[in-house]
Amino acid sequence: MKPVAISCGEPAGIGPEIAVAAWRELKGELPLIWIGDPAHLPAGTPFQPVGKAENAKSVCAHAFPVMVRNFVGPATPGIANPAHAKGVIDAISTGVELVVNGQASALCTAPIHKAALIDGAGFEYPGHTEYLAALADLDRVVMMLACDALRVVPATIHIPLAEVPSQLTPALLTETLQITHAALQRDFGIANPRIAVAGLNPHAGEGGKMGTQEIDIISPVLSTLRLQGMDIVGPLSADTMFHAAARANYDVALCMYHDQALIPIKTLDFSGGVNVTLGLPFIRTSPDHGTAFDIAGKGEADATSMVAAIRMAAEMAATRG
Ligand SMILES: NC(=O)C1=CN([C@@H]2O[C@H](COP(=O)(O)OP(=O)(O)OC[C@H]3O[C@@H](n4cnc5c(N)ncnc54)[C@H](O)[C@@H]3O)[C@@H](O)[C@H]2O)C=CC1
Ligand SMILES: NCC(=O)COP(=O)(O)O
Repeated sequence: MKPVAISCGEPAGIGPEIAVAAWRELKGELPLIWIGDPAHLPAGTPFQPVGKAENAKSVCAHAFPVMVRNFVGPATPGIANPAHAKGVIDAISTGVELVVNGQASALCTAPIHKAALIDGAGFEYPGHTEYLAALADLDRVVMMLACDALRVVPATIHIPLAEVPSQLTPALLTETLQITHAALQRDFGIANPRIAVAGLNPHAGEGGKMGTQEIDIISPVLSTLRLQGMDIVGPLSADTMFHAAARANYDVALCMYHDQALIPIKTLDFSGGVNVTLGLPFIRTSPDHGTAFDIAGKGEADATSMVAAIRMAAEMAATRG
């Protein structure tokens, strides 16, 4: 079994400690390899440098396997060092290389501090999702967050709310739905995915009286895709599509913007949610939370989402064979 590669994420955040906690929980189950600077690991972590990913499996049982990347210095919990930004970005691209070259089965990314990367390295991307799309030379990939109770996809991702209406084009919605549908079939074993689509406006526009994107853009796209055989309902009122009885009617909810999608899932299962990028030629997952600077280094971080993200990555890799 090839290891799951884990990029270190922001060294001043909880990424290093939740990676070590995840290793402790998963070491008897699957191999992993962490890409980062051992100086950023919690004190006393029994790590072992690993030159080649293929050696991670034998190391994993007794030590935390590290593909060493030397940053400029130690990390201070809760305070991002701009000089670390390049190393954080390189750890992600190294993880991608390991997977693409067949040395790792999948990539699981620990959280980055987006502003720190923009300020420290002029990072051009608002998140991993957009960076990974660029590395894969793709114009479109899809962010999906999944827990046992719900899967959600935001059609628009890391953009200001004011820009959402103008970004909601038929092409964006069509391609997002096509990528989501294909991924649920391929990676999640759902032969005929049931998709629910939220409206943008209150009451899904109330027949045009509270906004017209539902009539002008969303409904025509859904009609076209239904004719192509997709099982889609919507546009639905977003405020009434996430209660338990409503969730039983669909496998994934397409939402129009970031918070419309992420508030319900983080409310239902903050510790168990996983972020997965659909449409890439390689597998990438991530915990659903961020760098949590307020608790970094205090031993308070819950690694449940990281564990779930690594497990999902390994399961997807096994499914793909
Ligand atoms: N995949 C990624 O790289 C992600 C990165 N971020 C970035 O993280 C930074 C901080 O974002 P915030 O909005 O503050 O969200 P956050 O998820 O870092 O923190 C929100 C709250 O949840 C708590 N929390 C988060 N993870 C936790 C865990 N594992 N155990 C216990 N408590 C936990 C934090 O202590 C904080 O009180 C931002 O720069 C954001 O862009 C946010 C989400 C995902
Ligand atoms: N709120 C989700 C998030 O920010 C994750 O972004 P990404 O780094 O996975 O693109």
